[in-house]
Amino acid sequence: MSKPGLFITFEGIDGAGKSTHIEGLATALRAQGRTVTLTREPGGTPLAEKLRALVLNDAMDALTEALLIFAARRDHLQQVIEPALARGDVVLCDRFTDATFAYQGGGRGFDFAVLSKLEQWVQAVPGPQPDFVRQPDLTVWFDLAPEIAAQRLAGARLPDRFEAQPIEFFRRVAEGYGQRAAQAPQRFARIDAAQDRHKVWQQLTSAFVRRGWLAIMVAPNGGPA
Ligand SMILES: Nc1ncnc2c1ncn2[C@@H]1O[C@H](COP(=O)(O)OP(=O)(O)OP(=O)(O)O)[C@@H](O)[C@H]1O
Ligand SMILES: Cc1cn([C@H]2C[C@H](O)[C@@H](COP(=O)(O)O)O2)c(=O)[nH]c1=O
Repeated sequence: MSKPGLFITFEGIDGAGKSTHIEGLATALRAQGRTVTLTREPGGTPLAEKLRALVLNDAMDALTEALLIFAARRDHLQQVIEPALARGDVVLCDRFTDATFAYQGGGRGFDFAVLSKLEQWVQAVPGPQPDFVRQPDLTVWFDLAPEIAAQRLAGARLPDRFEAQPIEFFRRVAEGYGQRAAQAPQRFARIDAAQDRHKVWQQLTSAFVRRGWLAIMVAPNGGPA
């Protein structure tokens, strides 16, 4: 019998180190027989990628930003995430709705109640119960002090609308992630992202081994750690 799909999201402030490990994790899961769909938000479909370019680069108010992000999310869920989960894939998604609560809610100060309403509408999909709202099975939270993230990103690339924000913005975003994690502690695996890459990788794979989703500790190339 094929395994059920798994929806895993990766969160953290810009520069926390998510992208450094997601590909390696996909390789490790594939080496153990899983089919992996690797995707990201905002984005993941042709339409959502167009919305991503607008959100990351064009000036807009906080409501417009939140609506575009949720519109992109709806298309992404319908076109990519739900079909992949129905096939039994492991979906590894670089950011999802926790980012909206952290960035738009915490960072921009946008109304959390409106975000919650949008979350309920947008993530309502056919499921085991009539009022099913899709949520990740696991959210890996790369927790890193904004000062360290800023040092890691300094001069690395041309900053987008979010990366160009002052450090206070990222303090609020980090706090937003902390609040979301406190509200659903069983869904979150917190990673101390200030450690070196190898130790971060070990924390990440341990979270999967603990849940029985990886059989052994593996190195980023899929071999033994
Ligand atoms: N544990 C680590 N120690 C030191 N530097 C790191 C570590 N992990 C990643 N880096 C470096 O920090 C920078 C940001 O990492 P990465 O791109 O993986 O972050 P990210 O969370 O994906 O950021 P964003 O969400 O903004 O794309 C990169 O230059 C990367 O090489
Ligand atoms: C999903 C989501 C993302 N954002 C912000 C966070 C980042 O600054 C960018 C995406 O860039 P990345 O390099 O791919 O991480 O978008 C947001 O503000 N709200 C969201 O819901």
